[in-house]
Amino acid sequence: MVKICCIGAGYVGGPTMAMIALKCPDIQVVVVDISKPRIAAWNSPDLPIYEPGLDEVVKACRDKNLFFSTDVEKHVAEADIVFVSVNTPTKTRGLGAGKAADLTYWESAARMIADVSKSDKIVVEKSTVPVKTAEAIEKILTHNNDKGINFQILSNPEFLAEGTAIEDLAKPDRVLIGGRETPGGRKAVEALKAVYAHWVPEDRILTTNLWSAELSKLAANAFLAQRISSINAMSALCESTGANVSEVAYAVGKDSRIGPKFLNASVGFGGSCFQKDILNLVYICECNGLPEVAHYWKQVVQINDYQKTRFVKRVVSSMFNTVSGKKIAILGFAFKKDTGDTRETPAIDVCHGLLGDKALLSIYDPQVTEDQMKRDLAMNKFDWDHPQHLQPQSPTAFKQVSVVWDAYEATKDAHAVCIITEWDEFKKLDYQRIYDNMQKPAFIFDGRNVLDVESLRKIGFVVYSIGKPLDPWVKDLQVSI
Ligand SMILES: NC(=O)c1ccc[n+]([C@@H]2O[C@H](COP(=O)([O-])OP(=O)(O)OC[C@H]3O[C@@H](n4cnc5c(N)ncnc54)[C@H](O)[C@@H]3O)[C@@H](O)[C@H]2O)c1
Ligand SMILES: O=c1ccn([C@@H]2O[C@H](COP(=O)(O)OP(=O)(O)O[C@H]3O[C@H](CO)[C@@H](O)[C@H](O)[C@H]3O)[C@@H](O)[C@H]2O)c(=O)[nH]1
Repeated sequence: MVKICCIGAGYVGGPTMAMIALKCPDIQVVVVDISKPRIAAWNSPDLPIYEPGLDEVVKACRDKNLFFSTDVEKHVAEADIVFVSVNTPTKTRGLGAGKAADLTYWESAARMIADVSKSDKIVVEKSTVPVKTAEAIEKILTHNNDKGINFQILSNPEFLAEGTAIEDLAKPDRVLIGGRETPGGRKAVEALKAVYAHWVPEDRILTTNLWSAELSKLAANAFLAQRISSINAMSALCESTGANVSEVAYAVGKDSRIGPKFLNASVGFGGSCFQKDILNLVYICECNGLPEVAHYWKQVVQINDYQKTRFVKRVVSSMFNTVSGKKIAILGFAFKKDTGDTRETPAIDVCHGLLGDKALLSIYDPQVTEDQMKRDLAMNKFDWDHPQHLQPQSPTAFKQVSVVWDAYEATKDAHAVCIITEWDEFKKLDYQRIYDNMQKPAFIFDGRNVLDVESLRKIGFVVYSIGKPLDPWVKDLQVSI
């Protein structure tokens, strides 16, 4: 029986390994992590992450051919294939701070693999890493290896999106495997290909050299985020000209060379990957003496920051240029629907902006806990993935924030409602009831374009929807944005 061990039981390691175990009953899969609470949760009925369909997959194979353990070294030593799926956050200090990837976790995993290995291993980069990381990892593995062990490094980046992880893993657009162009490298590529071939059609398993695989992951995220920043940039122009961004996106996306996906204007993209990976790409370009290329990609992040700021300014300027002491309901805190993940969620920046203007926030999200929200609001940028840098919570800011477990409670007596996450349940709320219980004029700022603007205006709301023709009220009060 082939033995796989995955280091890192997070959003990628957990679901990815569960899918391998489900589709490959002849393979034993052990997911290991240094975090005891995380492993305990994977072994409990309440999994540590919310992902539609994940429970069923885990329950079908847990304790059969899928195991979760904190005994990291034992399982790494026994494995034939070791996936490394640890976090690779943005550096907060030192050279490249605010841009470069922090490879501390990766390097310590690589050193541990070298220390405990007694047999040949294929080591697979599952984490998103800077191009050329495999070269550094190879050096760490070989220079710490006096036992004559043969390590083959492969790059096998993951393309799943949160909220649809199980679907993405079951039917991937492609699986990408990069390896050394040597007999040993090719053999390792074939071994990993054989794992995926249990369920992925052969023409969807792409093999490339190591550097192409590593760079393709950063490139794919940069292209995806670029589409969102492009449509968000257009949304600002739509608001100034009377065009409707949904109509523009539809018309543009009908061109088969462009395609309709990923053209939803929003308050901004969030999530643990896009910003981190683009900043990393920018840093790599700078290090390779390509400032123009770096500048080009940096704009994708800058437009995203602009979009979040623009949203806050729209809220404040519409509400007579002051939100001080006004209750504002924040509906949704997760970075997208169908996940409880809040990493880099635009909700953090929007809340900070409104709190800075002394608003009183009442936040509701169906999947995010109060503790998580308060931790997020207390943190410095980029610190979320560096537990050692977490700041103590600021009690002043929290006097302005309450977290509730119901959208109606959040909106009661509020002056305004901001939709920050596109949860389906927000489309089905009784907006007449919400309006009746709000202060007047009652404002709605739809940061996800999920609500029917006309019916809300009929009820009496003043409505702002990203990139849509402005409510005359909002237009009249407009200050420079
Ligand atoms: N989240 C996504 O949707 C997604 C998708 C594709 C790729 N990625 C990439 O995959 C990687 C992992 O992302 P994630 O979201 O799963 O991160 P995560 O923070 O959820 O999980 C990483 C886990 O690694 C563990 N870990 C760190 N160092 C360790 C060590 N030395 N030994 C054992 N365990 C260790 C941590 O405790 C943590 O549980 C990142 O590089 C990310 O960019 C993420
Ligand atoms: O048209 C769109 C599409 C997405 N978003 C936002 O963009 C962010 C990211 O969404 P999405 O890409 O669906 O989720 P992620 O889980 O961040 O997945 C991205 O990042 C992963 C980590 O690298 C990759 O594996 C995936 O392929 C890539 O889609 C979210 O805030 C979305 O709300 C928009 O604003 N408009």
